[in-house]
Amino acid sequence: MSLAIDALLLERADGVRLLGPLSLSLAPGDRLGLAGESGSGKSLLAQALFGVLPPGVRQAGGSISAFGVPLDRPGAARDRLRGVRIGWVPQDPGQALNPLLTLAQHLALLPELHRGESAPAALARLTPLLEQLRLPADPAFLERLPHQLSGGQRQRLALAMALSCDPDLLVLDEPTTALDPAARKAFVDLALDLQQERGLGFLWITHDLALAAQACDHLLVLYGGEPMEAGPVARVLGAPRHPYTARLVEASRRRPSRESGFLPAPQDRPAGCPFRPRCAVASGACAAWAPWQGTASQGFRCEQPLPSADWTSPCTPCSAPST
Ligand SMILES: Nc1ncnc2c1ncn2[C@@H]1O[C@H](COP(=O)(O)OP(=O)(O)OP(=O)(O)O)[C@@H](O)[C@H]1O
Repeated sequence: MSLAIDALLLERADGVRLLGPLSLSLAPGDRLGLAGESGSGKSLLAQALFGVLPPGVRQAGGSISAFGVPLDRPGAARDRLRGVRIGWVPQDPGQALNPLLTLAQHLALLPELHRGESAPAALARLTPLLEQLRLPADPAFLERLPHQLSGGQRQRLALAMALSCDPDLLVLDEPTTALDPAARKAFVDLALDLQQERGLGFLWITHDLALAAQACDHLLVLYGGEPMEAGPVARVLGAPRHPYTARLVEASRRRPSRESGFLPAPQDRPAGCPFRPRCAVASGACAAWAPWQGTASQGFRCEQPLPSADWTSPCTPCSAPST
């Protein structure tokens, strides 16, 4: 398996659990979505994958590897993979762009570092990609600084950088949050075209179920850092087994619910299922976390699962992708 995350556990420095144990795998061609509301641990997972956890967060267990190379330990082999065989499109392109470097310098950065390519050679090789991404490849445009681009152009530049060394896998961390609906749609369509053309595997982090339904084949739902449910996106959204997934689907359709409240802070999460205080069907048994049923890519974890239902009907989260 190209990317393998096995029982990954992330904690704060004071021992409070933030994510996991979480297992997943990703191969070229796979289109996996990771959904969950704010604070569920999506960005921490992306940061762990690239070995850039923020201060105050540590890996307390498990392992992450890609193409047989550990990604959770520093080393030359890891450095040869990151940005090369695995690209990262961050939520905020400001994280990836240096305000003092021109577009040309940004685009040539990884090819120069990892492929030993000269800047002109890299730019010549990347010109068709820029055209596909609707970024002008003329010298005047390439001499611009990031602040001289629109938000959509900055995000497409971040995608071009992530693809600049022809990766096999891509991690997209809510890449369209800051874009208007038209730019969002254009970005998603482009990313899907490129995925298909290049046979890329991607992990698309989103809180937008409509986008997940459009872009992904499989979906993993996180809540409070815990995997709740996983499986083919049509099954997970069309016939959820975990009440939290069902609530996410209802919320995406803007439907009212008996459930209220917010994800508690990590130190305030209850024992057992973290969704228990908000769950309409929780019972005393939910104070003990049910074992995960199924495989890492297809299963759920719940003491009071919703009945299994026919999921061949199309799932219909709200129609306009927003992330
Ligand atoms: N540096 C840090 N120190 C301590 N806790 C942190 C740190 N960074 C993140 N956390 C906590 O880890 C949890 C998961 O955060 P994360 O940013 O991964 O959430 P997310 O699902 O990506 O949210 P969003 O959708 O808002 O980006 C949150 O409770 C957050 O407060």
